[in-house]
Amino acid sequence: MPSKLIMRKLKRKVDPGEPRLKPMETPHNQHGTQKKSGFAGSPGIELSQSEQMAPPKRTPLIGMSLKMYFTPAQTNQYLSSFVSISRAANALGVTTFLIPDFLSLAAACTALVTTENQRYTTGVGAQDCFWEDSGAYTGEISPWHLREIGVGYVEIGHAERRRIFHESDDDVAKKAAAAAKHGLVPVVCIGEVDRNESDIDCAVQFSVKQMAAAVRSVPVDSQVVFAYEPVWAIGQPAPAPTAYINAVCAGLRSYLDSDGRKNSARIIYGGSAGPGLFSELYSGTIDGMFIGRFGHDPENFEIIVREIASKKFGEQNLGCIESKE
Ligand SMILES: O=C(CO)COP(=O)(O)O
Repeated sequence: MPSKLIMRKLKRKVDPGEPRLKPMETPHNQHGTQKKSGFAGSPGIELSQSEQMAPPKRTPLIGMSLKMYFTPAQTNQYLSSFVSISRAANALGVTTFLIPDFLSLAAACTALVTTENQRYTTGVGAQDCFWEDSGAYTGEISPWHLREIGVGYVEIGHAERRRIFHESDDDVAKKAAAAAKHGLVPVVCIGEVDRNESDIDCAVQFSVKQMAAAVRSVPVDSQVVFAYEPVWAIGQPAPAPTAYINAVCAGLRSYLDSDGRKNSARIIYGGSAGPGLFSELYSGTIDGMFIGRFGHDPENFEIIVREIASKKFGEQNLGCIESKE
């Protein structure tokens, strides 16, 4: 059902001391590749240094994965709400991306990426990709081909793929490298399998090991997103406890910072995330959220966007949101 909420006041007041958000930022123009004529990421041609440049700041980010829940027709319906919510999010300085099923990628790119001359910073992501550009790989999806249709993000190594399809850290590293090579932002899923809330170090070590495999293959100034999703918190009625998420993400952030990725790598939390969670998280280390089931209702997604903007920029800068009849 389309959201009833729209943003009326599009201009957020920005403190002069606050880093300026770029309303036109997209995964493509963040890499500077949008300007290239024809197709930039041909197989075997690495993007130049300037194309790989990271954005100056880690802009707040919210992603939504539809997994295999919606039919293409349902996704189409969802898209109409997502477009208007994403515009409102962008006006608040929050970047959004939607990861539909593969069958809906082209429609999602048409609706979200090519609209309004890229005025909005909504990206479309794929749920996976292969590490080769093209060839005899039946059933696989090329990152090069994804790029050609306008996809900007690729989710890699989700817990369900690691568990059901036995994807290894090595596979994840190869896929992340292939995605980055084509100017796609890898969204690498990490997180410990077992629940043991008293052992933060164990969760950090487990996740850092998964991160380390991926970052080895992604240039230090290329954008990469890590979705911290404790496996035991996925598909549950409630997320992991906030103190636990804050503590683990502090460890992950410190690893990324020490690896020279202070600005290029973002951390978002996923795993039964919904309204009310981000306000409780430490926004200094956690850049946003990765939403599953609790975003199936677009109004929930919009509420989370607002929470992220409020936490990151302060309630006074939100402008007003009101009901649309
Ligand atoms: O796995 C997730 C997102 O990738 C989280 O899914 P849920 O929010 O439905 O648990």
